Amino acid sequence: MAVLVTGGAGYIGSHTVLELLNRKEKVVVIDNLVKGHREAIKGGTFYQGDLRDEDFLCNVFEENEIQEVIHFAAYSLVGESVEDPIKYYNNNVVGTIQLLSTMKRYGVKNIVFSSTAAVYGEPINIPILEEDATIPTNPYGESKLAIEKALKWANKSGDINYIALRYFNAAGANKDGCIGEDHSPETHLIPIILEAALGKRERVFIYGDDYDTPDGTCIRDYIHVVDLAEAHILALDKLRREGESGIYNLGNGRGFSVKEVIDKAKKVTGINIPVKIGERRLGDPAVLVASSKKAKKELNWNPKYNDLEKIIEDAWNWHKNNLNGYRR
Ligand SMILES: NC(=O)c1ccc[n+]([C@@H]2O[C@H](COP(=O)([O-])OP(=O)(O)OC[C@H]3O[C@@H](n4cnc5c(N)ncnc54)[C@H](O)[C@@H]3O)[C@@H](O)[C@H]2O)c1
Ligand SMILES: O=c1ccn([C@@H]2O[C@H](COP(=O)(O)OP(=O)(O)O[C@H]3O[C@H](CO)[C@@H](O)[C@H](O)[C@H]3O)[C@@H](O)[C@H]2O)c(=O)[nH]1
Repeated sequence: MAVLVTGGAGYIGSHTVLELLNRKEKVVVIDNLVKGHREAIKGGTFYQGDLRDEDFLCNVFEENEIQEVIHFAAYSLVGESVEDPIKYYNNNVVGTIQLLSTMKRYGVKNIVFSSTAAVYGEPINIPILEEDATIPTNPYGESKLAIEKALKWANKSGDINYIALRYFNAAGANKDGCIGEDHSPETHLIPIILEAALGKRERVFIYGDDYDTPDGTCIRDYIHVVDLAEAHILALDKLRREGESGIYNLGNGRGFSVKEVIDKAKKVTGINIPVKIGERRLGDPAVLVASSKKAKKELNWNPKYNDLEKIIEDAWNWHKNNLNGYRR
């Protein structure tokens, strides 16, 4: 019996695959490698292909005894989703529905789904609770919310049991430095800051300093990728044990502004990183900070690496030792 990991060659997926392998789980990975890297998958059986390809997907389910699915494969960039919403609906909604249909066809019920803080939009309360309003400010968040709703109905009909994990901002890298974050082009704040520290970019553009926050820059809740990976294992355990569906926030409950993240990175690297204030980026909410009380209570999740400096240290370790990411 195997766990199918879609998007397992990607950033969070590859860290979760490693945790699964450490637990001696049998792992099957699907990835089209549009964003991911073959080198990031440290074991299991790999199939290169696209979720939207029905024949490909059926073949994977035919050749393996899939027991559960952890579903990461998606596009996930807020700004890009505003510029090209159809691309996002096509991959994130059509791709996931194709996956759910195939699961139903092969009688696979349990799925852990990568949702996002972007489903909330501009929050009314900080920290954000799972039952707070979900009014996304971008198509990316809408596409993930659409799937959460499909999962809710598929659960009511008895077809699917799911745990949707709404992660806040993933960052850091595996402690032993064997895998890390390598997106091309990179758009995420922490790797961009570290690339500037390494001289790979001239400066960091801060996307707006006129938000309604203490220093005017956006506030986010950064969570270590290994803690995220651990939450997937716990979610899988819960689905196996109880088969009960649910939605959980995953964050540290502490927000840092863009300027604060840059200051922390300067401290960790010892390098003076040049910055420039730029325009706001489309679709960005001002503040996203999680309450993860529910995940702590019901999944027994206990994030270990919740200090932002330590998160940046692990990312820095990966970036300075892998100047070209996975491309050697
Ligand atoms: N990175 C974050 O901070 C963050 C926060 C919240 C939610 N998420 C969600 O977590 C998941 C993983 O994010 P990530 O940062 O690891 O992204 P990533 O781009 O590194 O990984 C996604 C992987 O999925 C693959 N993929 C995409 N579409 C596919 C398709 N149709 N068929 C097969 N493979 C496909 C890509 O090649 C890539 O390897 C995404 O669903 C994302 O929306 C990420
Ligand atoms: O060069 C940059 C890059 C980012 N930012 C800002 O830094 C913050 C964080 O941005 P980024 O690292 O791109 O992450 P988010 O846009 O917050 O989105 C991430 O976090 C979301 C959950 O909060 C996930 O859903 C998304 O998939 C994931 O990309 C935002 O305020 C950006 O405006 C800059 O100022 N300059």
